[in-house]
Amino acid sequence: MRCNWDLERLPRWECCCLSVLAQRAITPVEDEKPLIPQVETSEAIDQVQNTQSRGFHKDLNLLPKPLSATDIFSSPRNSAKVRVAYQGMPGAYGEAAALKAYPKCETVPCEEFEAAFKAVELWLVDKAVLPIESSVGGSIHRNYDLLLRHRLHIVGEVQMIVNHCLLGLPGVQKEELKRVLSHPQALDQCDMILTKLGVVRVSTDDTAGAALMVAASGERDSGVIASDRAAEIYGLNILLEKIQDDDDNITRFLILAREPIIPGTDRPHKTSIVFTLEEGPGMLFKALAVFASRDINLTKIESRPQRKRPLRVVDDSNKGSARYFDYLFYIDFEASMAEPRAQHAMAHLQEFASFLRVLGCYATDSAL
Ligand SMILES: O=C(O)C(=O)Cc1ccccc1
Repeated sequence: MRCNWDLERLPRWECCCLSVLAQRAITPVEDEKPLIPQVETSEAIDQVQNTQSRGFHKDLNLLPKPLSATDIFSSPRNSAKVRVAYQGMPGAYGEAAALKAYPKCETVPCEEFEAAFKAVELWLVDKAVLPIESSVGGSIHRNYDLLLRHRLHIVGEVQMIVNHCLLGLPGVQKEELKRVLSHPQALDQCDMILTKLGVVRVSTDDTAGAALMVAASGERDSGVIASDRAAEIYGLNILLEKIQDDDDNITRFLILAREPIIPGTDRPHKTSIVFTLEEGPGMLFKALAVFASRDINLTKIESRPQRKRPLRVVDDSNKGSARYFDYLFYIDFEASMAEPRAQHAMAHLQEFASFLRVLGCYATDSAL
């Protein structure tokens, strides 16, 4: 029996209205050349520059400009390369994940995750990469919500060992640092070294963006946690390497596309689904049993409150009604949708799930 992939019974959730989106002068990072300090930067950076010594070591203007959800797009497609959007500036870990999945791809930086999703939806790029969980910090909840709000398909996963470096301007010693800038996840993952250094932690949108800020400001008492590639791009020195608390610091990224891939059985596959359950005793137990009874291993289960219908009245007797949150359950299981056991499991789950969507079926990746 073939399983119907369009399993939803709930109305589509409204997507945010995309009025505007743009791509500005996107240049592959590989083409960058170091250059003479002659830079026009954003207002904020200009202000810092006026009060600080100039600290440019590379021409930051040559970097691709991130897509923003509030820009207008107009750019012809002139490349046969796969174009992959990621959140952050060149040198961010999302870019490394894109290059692991598609080594010859053209990477396209985006200001926000939302912009990366919209870039795929509007055919500005072919794919987007999205961090979904880390071995240290757990699930990235906002990105689970984005997966549901948008109609993209998961076509791959990338597991990456993230080795954080402490960066500073050339000539700066780590003892001189008063503050360290980075993405909140990177700051959390390097808690021990930051505590030891006694520095103030400053959150930024992404790790490479932090490197750009310090390079642009020339602030000698500011350090950055970012990749070695960010150090190279922004002309910063690596003061310390592998500074994460946990050696096995793995982040899992998802690759998203407009169309699903045709699942194979030639190599190990995973399938990601999201569903809601009717109220009743043991419903989650029943849902999990559809996998257990077919010997299908689960690799992830995550629950998120359903924001459009957060409360449910389960008892409207005179005594007052009990109210509970409605939950969405996200599950990843180790089977391909090309396998009958996975199709049967979905058909079975559909019998008592009030909503079920297959987010994607894709080849399993390892961090090595
Ligand atoms: O900021 C980045 O570079 C990201 O891609 C997000 C992130 C931050 C820390 C670990 C993994 C991913």
